[in-house]
Formats: sequence, C-alpha cells, structure tokens
Amino acid sequence: MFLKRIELQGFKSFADKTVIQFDHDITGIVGPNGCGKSNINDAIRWVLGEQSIKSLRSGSSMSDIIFSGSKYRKPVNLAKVSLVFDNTQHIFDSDFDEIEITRQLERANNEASYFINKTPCRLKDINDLVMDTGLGRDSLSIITQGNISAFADAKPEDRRSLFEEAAGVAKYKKRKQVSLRKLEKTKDNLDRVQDIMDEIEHQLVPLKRQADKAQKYLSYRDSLSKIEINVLVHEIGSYHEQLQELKTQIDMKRSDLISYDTQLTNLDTEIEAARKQMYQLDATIHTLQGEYTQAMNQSVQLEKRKIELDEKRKYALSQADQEERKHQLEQILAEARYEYEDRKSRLEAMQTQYDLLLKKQEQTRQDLYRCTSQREQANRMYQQLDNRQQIVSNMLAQPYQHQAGVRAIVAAKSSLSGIEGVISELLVAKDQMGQAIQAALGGTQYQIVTDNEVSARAAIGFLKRNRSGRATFLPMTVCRPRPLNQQQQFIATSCEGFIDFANGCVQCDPRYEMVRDSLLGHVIVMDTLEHANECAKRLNHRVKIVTLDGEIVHPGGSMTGGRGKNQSSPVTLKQEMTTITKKLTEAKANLDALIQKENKYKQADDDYTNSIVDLKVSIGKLENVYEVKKQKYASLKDEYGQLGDLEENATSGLEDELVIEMSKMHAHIDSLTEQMQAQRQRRYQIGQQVEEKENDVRKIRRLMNALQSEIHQLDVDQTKKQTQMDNDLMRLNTDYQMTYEYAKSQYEDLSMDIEQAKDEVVCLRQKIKSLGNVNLDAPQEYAELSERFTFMSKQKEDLENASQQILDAIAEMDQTVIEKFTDMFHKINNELDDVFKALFGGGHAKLTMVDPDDVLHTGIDIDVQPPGKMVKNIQTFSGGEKALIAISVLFSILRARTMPLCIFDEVEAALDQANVERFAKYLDRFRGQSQFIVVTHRPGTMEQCDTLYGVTMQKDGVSQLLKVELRDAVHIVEKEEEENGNLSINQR
Ligand SMILES: Nc1ncnc2c1ncn2[C@@H]1O[C@H](COP(=O)(O)OP(=O)(O)OP(=O)(O)O)[C@@H](O)[C@H]1O
Repeated sequence: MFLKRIELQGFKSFADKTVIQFDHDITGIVGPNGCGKSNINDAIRWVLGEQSIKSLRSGSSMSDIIFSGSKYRKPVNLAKVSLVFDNTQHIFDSDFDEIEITRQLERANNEASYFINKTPCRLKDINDLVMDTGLGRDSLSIITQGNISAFADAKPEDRRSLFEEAAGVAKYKKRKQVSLRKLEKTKDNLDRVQDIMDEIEHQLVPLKRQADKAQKYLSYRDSLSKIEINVLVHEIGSYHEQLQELKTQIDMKRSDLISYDTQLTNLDTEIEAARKQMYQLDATIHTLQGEYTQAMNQSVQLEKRKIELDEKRKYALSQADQEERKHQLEQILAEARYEYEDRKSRLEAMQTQYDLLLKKQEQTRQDLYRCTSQREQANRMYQQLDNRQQIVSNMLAQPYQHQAGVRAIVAAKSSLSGIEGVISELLVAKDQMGQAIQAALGGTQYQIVTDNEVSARAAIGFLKRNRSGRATFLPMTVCRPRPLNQQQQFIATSCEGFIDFANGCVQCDPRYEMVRDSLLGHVIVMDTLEHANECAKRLNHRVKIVTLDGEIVHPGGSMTGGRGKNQSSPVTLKQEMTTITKKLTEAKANLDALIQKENKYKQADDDYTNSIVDLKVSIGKLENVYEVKKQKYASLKDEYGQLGDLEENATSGLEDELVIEMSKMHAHIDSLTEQMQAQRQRRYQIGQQVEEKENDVRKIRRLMNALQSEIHQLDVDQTKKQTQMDNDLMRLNTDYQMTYEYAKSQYEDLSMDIEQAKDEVVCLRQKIKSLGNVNLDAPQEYAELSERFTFMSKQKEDLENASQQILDAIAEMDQTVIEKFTDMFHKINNELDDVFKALFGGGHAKLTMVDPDDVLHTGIDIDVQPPGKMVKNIQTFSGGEKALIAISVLFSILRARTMPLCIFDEVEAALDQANVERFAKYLDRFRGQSQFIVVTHRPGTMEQCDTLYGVTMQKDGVSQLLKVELRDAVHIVEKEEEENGNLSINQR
C-alpha cells in the first residue's frame, strides 16, 4: 500500500496514540456522527501541510487541533501525526523506500515542527516532497462531501484548479509563482538600483567638478611646493650670504669707527697739547711784554741820563782847556756818529722787514681776493641748488597733480588691498637716465601696480563709487618679460652710442623686476638722436628707442623730441632730487672749505696789517730819532770841524759806556719786539693748527655720525634680512615640515631662473586662490562613487539578465503548463463520457474550455446530458445529480491520471442507494491502481471496502478505533442480524 499507516496522538479527538494500518486497496472509516472519522482526514491534510484553520475545522488558533480534554480527560499539550508511505515505487522523489512524514504542535509555544523520516525539516520540504504526487493539502487525493457538492455550483474558473491538479502542473504554477515573485523582487531591485544610480548620477556631476578642481589644486600645490621649496632654499641661501656680507660690512665700519675714535682721541690730545703750548706762548709773550716795558723804561732812563750827561759835558766843555775840549769833542762826535749809524742800521733793518711784510700781505690779499670770488661763486651755486631742491621737494610732495584717479588711489592705499604703488615710484631711473626713462615709460609711468586682477578690479570699483577719477592698473600677475629677440639685441648692442636697454637703466625692488622688464625690456637707450636714428634704421624701425635727452624714435620711424617749460615728471623728479641732494652736499662742503680758507687769509691779512702798523709806528719813531741823530752828528761835525784836527774815530773813541748801554738797550728792545712777534707768530700758527685739528675733529665726528647711520642702516638691513630669512625658514617648517638642511638636500634644478620661479610661485598661488574652496576628499569620493556607479550598472545589467531569464523560464513553464493542461484536459474529457454513462446509466457529458485561446487561465465548463433529459445547464440538476456529475468527473480524472492515494470523505452522501451502488461498483474498478480511504456511512460503499475501521467515542470524548476486516465484518453483521433482527451497520 502506498499509505502504510497513520499514527495519531493528541490530534483533535484522538487523545491517545492511535495507529491506523492500511493493508488493502480500499479502507473504509465508519462510525457514528461526531465520533472523529473526519478528524483522520484532517490529520492527513494537517501532516501534508495544511495551514488553514478553517479548512481543518478547528477553532481560532492552530493549537485548537490539540486534544482539548473532556469532562473525564485532561487536555494534552502536544499533537503529533505521522504518515508512513511505501516509496518503493518512488512516487516521492526520494531514494528512501519508506517515507515517514511527521508534524507536531506544542500547545505551550504554538510552534509546529516538521520531520521527514524523523529528521527535522521545513514545511517547504514537505510541500516540495508531495508536490505533483497527487497528494497535498488541496489535492485530488482528499475529496470531501463539500468538494463534491461545490463542484457543480463552482464558477468555471474555480473548477480549473482540479484539472490543474490532475495535470500535475502545480509545481510549474508554484515555480511560476516563485519566478514571478523573483521577477517582482528583481524588478524591485532593478528599480532600487536605478534609483540609486539616478542618485549617484545626480551626485557624480558636481562631484566630478569638485574632483577635477581638487586634482587641479593638488597639481598646483605639488608644483608650488616643488618650486617654492627651491625658491625658499635659494632665498635662504641668498639671505645667508647677504647677512654674511652685511656682517662683514658692519664689522669693517665698526672697525673704521674705532679707528676714527682713536684718531679723535689723538686729535683731542694733540689739541689739548697745542692749547697748553698756546698758554705757554701767551705766558712767554706776556713775560716778553713785561721785559719790553722794562727795557723801554730803562731806555727812557738812559736817555734822561744821556741828556743830563750831555748838559754836563756842555758845561764842562765851556770850562775845559783846549786839549780837554778837543778830547771831549772827539768823544761827543764819536758818540753822535755811533748813535747815528746805529739808528740808521736799525731803521734799514726795520724798513727791510716792513717791505717784506708788505709783500707778504700783498700776496695774502691776492689769495684772499681769489678765495673770496671762489667763495661767492660757490655760494651762488649753493643757493641755486637749494632753491631747486625746494621746488623739486614741493613737486614731489604733489606728484600726481593732474592725475586725480592716481592721487585718490595713492591717498586710499592703506584701505585698499593689493595696491603696490605707481610705476614712477616703483621704478627709479639711474643717474643721468631720468629723461630717457621718462620717454621710455611715457604714460605708463602713472599706471598703478596691483598684486593681481582682483585688487585692480576692487580699486576701479573704489574710483567708480567715489567718483574720484580714472586710473590705469597693472596687475603683477599679467606682467611678463618682453625682451627683444636675440638678433635685435645683438644689433642694438653693436650700434654706436648704445647705452643700455631701458630696464637696465632703472633700479627697483626685486619684487617689481617683472613689471620693469615687462614695460622697459624692449626699449633701447642711445646717447644721441643721430645714433638712435641709425640704430632704428638697422633694426628696421621695429623697436622703440629713446635718448638720454628724452627724444624718442618710435617703431615705424616717427620721432618725438623738443623741450618744454617743465619737463619734470615723477620719474625724473626723484632722480633729480637724488642728484640735487648729492650736489648740494658737495656744494656745502666746498662752500664751507672756501669760507674757512677765506677766513684764514683774512686773519693773515689782519695779522700782517697789525704787524705792518706796529712796524710803521716803530719806523716812524725810529725815523725821528734817526733824523735827530743824523742832524746831531752833522751839526756836531760842522760845529767841531771848525776846531781843527778832530779825530773821528767812532769805534775806538767811545769812552762813555752809557751810549753803548743805550744802544744795547735799543737792540734788546728790538730783540724783544722780534721775539714777541715770533712768539705771536708761533702762537698764531699753533692756533691755526688747533683750528685745523678741530676741523678734523668735526670732520671725523661727521664721518663717525655718517658711519653710525650707515651701521644703523646695515643693522636694519641685517634685521630685515634676518626676519625675511626666519620667515622663509618658518614657511619651510610650517608649510612643508622641512628643515633648511633637508630642503637643501632635496634641491632640484628647476630649469628656470629664480626670478621666473618666483613669478611662477606668485602665479600658482593666484591660481590656487582663484580655485576657492576645495574639497580634497572629492577625488576619493568621486572614485568611490564612480566605482559604485559601475558596480550598480553591472548589478543592473545582471538584474536585467536575471529578469529576462526569469521571463524566459516563465514562458517555458507556461508552455509546459499549457501542454500538460491541454493534454490532461483532453484525456479527462475522453474518459468523462464513458464514466458518465456508467454512473448515470447512459447520457453524455463533455468538458469545454471557456476560453480555449487562454489555456493558462481558462475556466472549465461541463456539458452534461443525463439519459432521457434535455437539460444541459448543470445548475438545474438536483443535489444528487450534481454530486454524481462531480463524481463522474472525479473518476474520469482518476482514469486519466493514476492517483496513488484517494481519500473520499462521504463523497457519496448525497446519492440514493442505487447511485451509491453504482459509485461503489465504479470504485471497485480502480482496485490495484489506487489506494482508497473512504469515510462513509453508506453500506453500499462499505461493501466494497477490504477493511473497515470503526471509530467510536465514549463519554470521555476520545476517539477509539476498531479494525474490522470486511470478511469478519460481514460475518459479524450477519451474526448480529441473526441476533437482533434488522439493525443496520450504520446504527452499529
Ligand atoms: N481538539 C479537540 N479535542 C477534543 N475533541 C475534539 C477536538 N476537535 C474536535 N473534537 C471532537 O471531534 C468530533 C468531531 O469529529 P468528526 O467531525 O471527525 O466526526 P465524524 O465522525 O466525521 O462525524 P460525522 O459522521 O457527523 O461527519 C466532535 O465530537 C468534537 O468534539
């Protein structure tokens, strides 16, 4: 037997373990109403996976199928039912020869457990196992009275399931359902993937922009760091060298300072010594003056004594004898002669000295005159320069009188960002180059340099807002050197009168070298217009040429030149100011030197005058004395000549010591005078030396002041350079986390000069700034998002493929279903007419598809014509007829398709006795083909059963089973009938 046994325990009324053994084809289950027959049917369906509480005729919960107890029995907590099948024919797709399917339910947790051959499994495993075997919870295997009566009244489409079951397409339908669910799920996934892709695509575009921007930023940053590190290394090295140079200069200047200081100390010592000498000379002169006065007094005394002596002599002479008188006269004459000759020689000496002084004074006066005229000329020059300096200074104070816009920007410079200055301030013409540079720059000298275009725009906005005029701005970021090509440079430099290229004729901060080269690198400076013309010709009039006088030969050959009233511009003014200041300093020094020289000459002149006057007075005095002495000697000579033979022996005849004394006194006085003059002269010379030394002191002090200023300036430069170097070092450290030594070791040749590199750094910084905010995670995010998008695209493709595969599989399954369904439908239809005739005793029956074109969904109609009846509409048949029609179809199906097991639960209940017997007889035809378990009350049916199970229920509400082999049963019935008369089996 296919179903070998059923084991129940705790299921509904089967509280105790009950085993129903099936040994024959047809087994009947009999018993009074409510004894629990149908519970066996329920138990089979329950094991085969029934989930509907309603179908199981249970309460509100699945746990209601567990024996709920009775007045005399306690409820149980576990329901367990096992079906044991013979699988030697492998009706189930399993290698096992016996299959035991078990389901149990515990009241405590209301949880069901499933087992196949005692191995726990899922409900799905049981469904899969029984699928299309003819078993199953909704299968043809289990037909109830309700199924039978509903068949005829059912809608055509509701009948379809019976035929589908017969055709065994449930698994396809189930698979189709699974496939459809999969398809639905796939579509959901596809939609979700598409949504995600849309979202990613939406994010990808801006993220791509951000990533590109970040890539640009990183590329700029890399270039910047490479170049800037090199620039910083170069600059730090350069600052280091400059600092060394500055230190050397400072050390040298400090040593000069010390040397000057020593000189100053020496000069002070010398001046001090000279002053002491002057004091000593003053003292000497003073002493000499005293001696002179004393000598003069003595001289006066001697003169008085001489006069007295002469008077005495005169008297003695009048009293003396001839001899004595002669002797006296000879003495007087000798004295007179001595005095006369003495005064004469002294006078001549004085006169010689006087002449010499006059000559020297004349020479000094000539020098003074020359010096005065030089000084006057120097003074005029100085005044002129001073006046010009005032004018230039005033002009420099208001350099942009006619450029309102430039003036406004310069005034507001501190409140505007990025304003570097006006070209004319930033580029300073070198000496003698003012006119040329002014001509070369032209109007661009009033352009304002800004750090970049943004600053220029802001400044123009400022001028607009304030209506402050117009100005031209030159952003440093657009400046590029514009040198002449090599051939033009060669021609220009080989031209006669070539001075330089205009960019070489200006000085500027290294920061503005790019501006300088951009504006002036292509302009040539020549000495004269003639040479400029010649050069222009050789350069085919393609280049702008300017001359030192400010003439211009324009490209094309036109020329500009001439001279206006005021040729000055900010470019020339600065240079002029520098030149004037330099000249003014020189002129002042020259003037001071000339004044000093003039004063020296004046002093000398004064000194000569004094000496001359003094000498003149002395000469005057001496002349008188000389005249007196001369006349005295002459008159004495005349007077004493009359006396005869007087001997005139001037030297030997002097007997009076007084005359000699007087003469010595005069000589002494003259000597004192000379000494005083010499001392005075010496003092004057020392005074001059002191003055010169004091001048030297002043000069040295000036030099020292200048040196100190220079040292201070160098200190400032040093601090500045040190700060710049520290800044660069800090930048290396903070921006690039590098020490100088490490950065230096990484130094690379950039294949560009340092100025270009600096320019590149500015340019790159500007580019980075113009990028604005940068999301550095963007490239990574973009890569991840792109990868995700690719992944999603792949997923989408996979899902679309899967979807197509499912659709293909569904189409294939549909085709199989159509084929199997159509085949089974025809088979059943072929059987139906015969079965119908057998059960109805004639007539016709036929199945039709409501919509043959849609075999997958078509409903099934049944056309019947019982014998002798014209009625075709199935609805109009009686209940019994409807049941018999349904049974006809059921048997047709059983004929068309072999079922291993059929459970009929009072399917023939509505039939009359005759039809029950036909039914029973027909049932007998399937013996050996299918196994039947028949729940019945009808004796006709029972008669066909091989075995009957009688179900009873005592007052404890528990179903009991009694197995009766039919032979025994017939025997028992016959025995009972004999004993009790006409009692039916049913009543038993
Ligand atoms: N959980 C349960 N616990 C105890 N008894 C139950 C339970 N569920 C159902 N029963 C009992 O089972 C009986 C119904 O059994 P069933 O319907 O199989 O009877 P039957 O023999 O088929 O009757 P009929 O001939 O009238 O169709 C009722 O007496 C009912 O009380």
